[in-house]
Amino acid sequence: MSQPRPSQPSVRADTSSAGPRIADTDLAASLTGVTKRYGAMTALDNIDLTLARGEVLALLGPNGAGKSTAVSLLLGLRKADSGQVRLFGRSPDDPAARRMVGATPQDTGFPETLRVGEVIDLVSAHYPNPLPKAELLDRFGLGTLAGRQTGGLSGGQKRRLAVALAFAGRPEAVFLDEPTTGLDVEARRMLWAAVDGYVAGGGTVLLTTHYLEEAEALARRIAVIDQGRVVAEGSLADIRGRVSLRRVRFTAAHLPPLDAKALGIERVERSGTEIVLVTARADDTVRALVMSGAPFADLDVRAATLEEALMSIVRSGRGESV
Ligand SMILES: Nc1ncnc2c1ncn2[C@@H]1O[C@H](COP(=O)(O)OP(=O)(O)OP(=O)(O)O)[C@@H](O)[C@H]1O
Repeated sequence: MSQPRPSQPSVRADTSSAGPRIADTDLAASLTGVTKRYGAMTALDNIDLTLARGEVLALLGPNGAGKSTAVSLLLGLRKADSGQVRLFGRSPDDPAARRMVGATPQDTGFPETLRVGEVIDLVSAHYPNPLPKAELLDRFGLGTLAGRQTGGLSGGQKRRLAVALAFAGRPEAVFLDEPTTGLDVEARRMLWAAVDGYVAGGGTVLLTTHYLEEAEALARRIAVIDQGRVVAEGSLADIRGRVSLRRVRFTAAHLPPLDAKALGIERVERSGTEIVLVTARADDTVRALVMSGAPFADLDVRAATLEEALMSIVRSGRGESV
């Protein structure tokens, strides 16, 4: 796929705050102090979020956190109640800014009688320099479906078409809202490869997903959103490092009696003789295990999974015990 020019985000010192910040001209999109309400429900609560050119940012968080609302504001589909929304330095209402972005919404509906190739023609006609249809079909594994009416496609096939269309106009950035929901493993991996190729060519990606494996495969940076606020932000390693949870794994015929509460043990996973203790106090847990005198083997202590880290971050952000 021919791509937009790679651009290196330049970071310059900002004397007004503690750390460096990315120059505004290097931002693909930003929300600054944005609040969005639906009636009495506050979907975004004074949120700040930036997407630098050339980066892949994943928005993660539980259902109803505000991820899709953030994307829809950036696409100009909804209006913020307060704060500033910018797309390539302009208002998302500006068609010139919107033309720089390709998007796949969560819900997709195509005219049922149109063929896949015709839908691609329709969308491509909107852009001055679209990708050749054959290339788009090939990238997203849609070649054999080009002549099929969209009404007869499976859910996963429709999803692949919806994602492909985001790339039709050679966008500077794509916003993918849960792009692989309902896709099988092979289709998901094909889509990841297509996104990787786009990023390698300098493309920018904003992604929402509930598949943490997808965030791990694609994203360079993660923003965890809960209840309309960013509760954690950083690289995958940063996010994992935010929590002290560890996975203490060993094999034993029986789990020795341990004081779970005192040892910060959040969860016990068992599979045959393999036991995993997910704990906030790994050293104390290992010590207690040894002191118990019970036989065990194959001890292994690892960092928490991304999922465990996220759950822990969300719970502590809500003031719940971790
Ligand atoms: N059109 C709407 N009218 C009223 N409330 C809405 C509307 N759209 C979203 N909401 C509410 O705003 C909050 C944020 O929703 P949003 O869809 O942005 O969350 P999300 O993080 O994308 O969730 P999910 O992971 O389930 O897709 C939720 O409480 C949701 O019920």
